[in-house]
Amino acid sequence: MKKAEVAILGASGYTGAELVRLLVTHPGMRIAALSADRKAGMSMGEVFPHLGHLDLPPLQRVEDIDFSGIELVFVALPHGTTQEVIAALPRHVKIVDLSADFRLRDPEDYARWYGHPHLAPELQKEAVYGLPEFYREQLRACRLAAGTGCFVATGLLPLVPLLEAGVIAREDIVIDAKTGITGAGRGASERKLFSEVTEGVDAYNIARHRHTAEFDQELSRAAGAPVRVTFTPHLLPMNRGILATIYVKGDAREIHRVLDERHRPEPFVHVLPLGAEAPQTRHVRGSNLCRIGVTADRIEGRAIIVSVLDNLVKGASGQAVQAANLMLGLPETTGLEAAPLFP
Ligand SMILES: NC(=O)C1=CN([C@@H]2O[C@H](COP(=O)(O)OP(=O)(O)OC[C@H]3O[C@@H](n4cnc5c(N)ncnc54)[C@H](OP(=O)(O)O)[C@@H]3O)[C@@H](O)[C@H]2O)C=CC1
Ligand SMILES: CC(=O)N[C@@H](CCC(=O)OP(=O)(O)O)C(=O)O
Repeated sequence: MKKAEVAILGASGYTGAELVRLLVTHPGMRIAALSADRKAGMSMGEVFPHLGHLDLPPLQRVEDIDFSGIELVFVALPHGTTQEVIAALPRHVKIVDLSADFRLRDPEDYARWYGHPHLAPELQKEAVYGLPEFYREQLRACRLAAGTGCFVATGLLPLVPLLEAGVIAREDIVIDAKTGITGAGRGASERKLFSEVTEGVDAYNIARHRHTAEFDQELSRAAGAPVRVTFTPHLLPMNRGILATIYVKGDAREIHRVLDERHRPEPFVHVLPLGAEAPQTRHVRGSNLCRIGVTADRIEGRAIIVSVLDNLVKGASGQAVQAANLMLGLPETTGLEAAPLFP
């Protein structure tokens, strides 16, 4: 198989390193360039010793990369800085963006949730929302894919089919989500100190987390009518993983039937038997899988859904490789079939 030449911008970050891990054995893509900011000039092995045995290009500044032979670029940069970088890329390159910059279709929504006007509104119009399970055909044909937020992927995989089928109420959807610390990236901050994360749990950005806008956008589209969710993220002392406990109004049997039918052909979504023991973050660690469990609540007419994924894989870099496979005309599962790492 002739390999497509790809670049990873932001390779010295967590999702960048995860992209490298997934792509070094990918039979259809070859890493031709890597970028960093503060760490430009270093080798990947100096930044990430666990990748030090690999033959990888040096970390360069974005502006020093020669994009002429590059077919696809993964952009793993902080949101806000990404849109100008992407706007400056040559038109021949396809782009999979992992940041939040191109996810919200309405520029006013973007300005409201991100606090400044979008700097590349024309490009935003051509972006396709990057979750392959719901945008597969559009991704095959697009130039720019906007990867889903990690919490949002965890919630959309169960909720979109249910709203499309009309088996849950549009009102009163509550998404209570727990995340590991790698979700916040590798940059240093007080919030991420061991002493401030270990031996505790905290709820943050209550009723104002920016992923709420993404949930509302995609769930309203699925329902064909406005949906507004309650979403509360929590930070737990673990490295990887997201677990969302989702409370909905609807019949658990119907909910399970719809999810089982809809996701049965999906290679990366695994719906457990109704009422089975709930999936755990350690059942998906290091894999591109999302596992979903459904249980009837003791209160009639309510159901509890538990959805788990690895934020760095299905929540970011694995999802990005899945989208890139589609954009490059490769089998969608290429390079993504590794089983989870347990325990
Ligand atoms: N972590 C996760 O679980 C998820 C992350 N995402 C999104 O993916 C993107 C990357 O996340 P993550 O890997 O965690 O972030 P990190 O903070 O770990 O890495 C950020 C990367 O961007 C580089 N960088 C920072 N500022 C600039 C700049 N001004 N110009 C050029 N390069 C810059 C850094 O270089 P250097 O280190 O050399 O300074 C580093 O390589 C973010 O937008 C994030 O929101 C999406 C889903 C999940
Ligand atoms: C622990 C932690 O801080 N998590 C991040 C998740 C960010 C993420 O991955 O989503 P984006 O791609 O939209 O940045 C947060 O809550 O903002």
